[in-house]
Amino acid sequence: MDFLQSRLLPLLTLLLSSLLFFYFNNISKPSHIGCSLVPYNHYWITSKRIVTPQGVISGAVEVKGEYITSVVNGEDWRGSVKKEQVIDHGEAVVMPGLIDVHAHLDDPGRTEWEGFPSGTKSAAAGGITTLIDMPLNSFPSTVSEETLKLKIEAAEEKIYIDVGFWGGLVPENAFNASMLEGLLSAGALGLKSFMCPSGINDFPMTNASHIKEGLSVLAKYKRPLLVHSEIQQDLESNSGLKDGIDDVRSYSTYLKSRPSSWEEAAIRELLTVTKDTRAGGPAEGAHLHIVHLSDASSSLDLIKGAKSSGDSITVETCPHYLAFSAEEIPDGDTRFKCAPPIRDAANREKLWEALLEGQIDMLSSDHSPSVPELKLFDEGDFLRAWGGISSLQFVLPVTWSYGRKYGVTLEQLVSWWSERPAKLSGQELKGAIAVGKHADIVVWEPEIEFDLDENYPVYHKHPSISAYMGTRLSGKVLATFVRGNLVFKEGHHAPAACGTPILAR
Ligand SMILES: NC(=O)N[C@H]1NC(=O)NC1=O
Ligand SMILES: [Zn+2]
Ligand SMILES: [Zn+2]
Repeated sequence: MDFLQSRLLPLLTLLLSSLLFFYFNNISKPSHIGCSLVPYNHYWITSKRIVTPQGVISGAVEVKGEYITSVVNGEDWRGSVKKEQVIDHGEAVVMPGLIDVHAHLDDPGRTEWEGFPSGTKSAAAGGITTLIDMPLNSFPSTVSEETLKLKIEAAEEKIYIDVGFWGGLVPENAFNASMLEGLLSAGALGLKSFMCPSGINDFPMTNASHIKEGLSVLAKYKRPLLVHSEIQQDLESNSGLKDGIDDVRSYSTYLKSRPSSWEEAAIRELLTVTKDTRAGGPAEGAHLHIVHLSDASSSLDLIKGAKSSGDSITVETCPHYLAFSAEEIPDGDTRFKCAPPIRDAANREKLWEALLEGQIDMLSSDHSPSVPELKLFDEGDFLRAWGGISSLQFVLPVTWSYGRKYGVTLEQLVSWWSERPAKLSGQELKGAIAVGKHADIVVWEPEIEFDLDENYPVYHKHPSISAYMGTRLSGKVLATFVRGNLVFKEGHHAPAACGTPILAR
């Protein structure tokens, strides 16, 4: 008995724990309970259309734990693979998950507008695997280390995909380097500021000197500043707007109230400080990113010029500027109200051209919902309604559906929605189907069409406020994987929210 206790028992325990260790690290290891809809942590995703940096291949992506461990062109992966470890997607497209660098999930503080659970469920259902949340529309705004902590706490166990956070650059912190450094050291991936009123009281606008200060701090951290680039201009007497007597239900009234000269003026002003970001300049290492460009004329020319002078600058536009045109927006339909506004069809054409030619670097949703009441549907008042488009779940099919007539390729989708957004947000492990990257993957069928009607499962908190409802789209998301977890499959989400908050180090 003594012998048993002193020698054999420890040995048996050791043997048993080794066996258990082996078992749980083996292919049969179940994923963390509820995080994934597949019961393995080692499997192969196969398809005839896998979009890799080397082109579209027919083959397999091997996933082990959170990572892609091999990408095989052809049939060579078959060898020792068990049937139950293969998730075959036939001819569906297997692509890196989308990275949305611009969304407002309004959590904490305005969860009645959206919130992390519904926002990230919508994102997962739309093939988005990473989202960077904006610092405003939540309450309080994310402008300090303390308020960033509140964001991170709010996200805990409530996010179905990975979520990073932009901090806010506002007059309160712009000249306070230690406050900005506190925010950046606590993990904000970069900063965001407005050059016009943001519509949110605790997020005031910044001018060029605030932005210059912000860039000098960001240079040290090698992180970007994202800017809402519109500066309010006095409306010229020839603007066509007549004080108070224009029809507030007419979209053209709103469009005239926010002309492209506002964007142009902001960008002109920004370029006086982006010079600092050039090699050898005082803010080398910082980067300026212009969000949601709508004006495809003078503003774009200015950006093109700055890029060729070596300024560290990029620009995004959003699917709504590529899908809609001012001419077709019905009277009183404030679902289409956003800032900067959707412009005419000729401008939309030029935006597509700029995107296809690479002058516009990437796309983002600028998903900016509110409660339906703030859209003032009864009055249909374009001047007073909340400005913001709800689109998170639809950005992939929208880009594809409206881009097909321009011959958009799968590789272009990946560049605009994954590769470049990964670079902007500093996510080296994301944005491509390649060995060593996170297994963040969307599987979708470009050829399947569907009607966005009341029968379609939309996970936004307020589906009715989306301007896409009632349209027919092409491109159905079948499955979404985040770091190896199958988080969405054909109308079902994983039971547990296992996305991680992404903090810059
Ligand atoms: N506060 C806020 O989300 N504003 C956004 N809405 C919009 O249409 N443009 C924006 O910048
Ligand atoms: Zn904006
Ligand atoms: Zn925004």
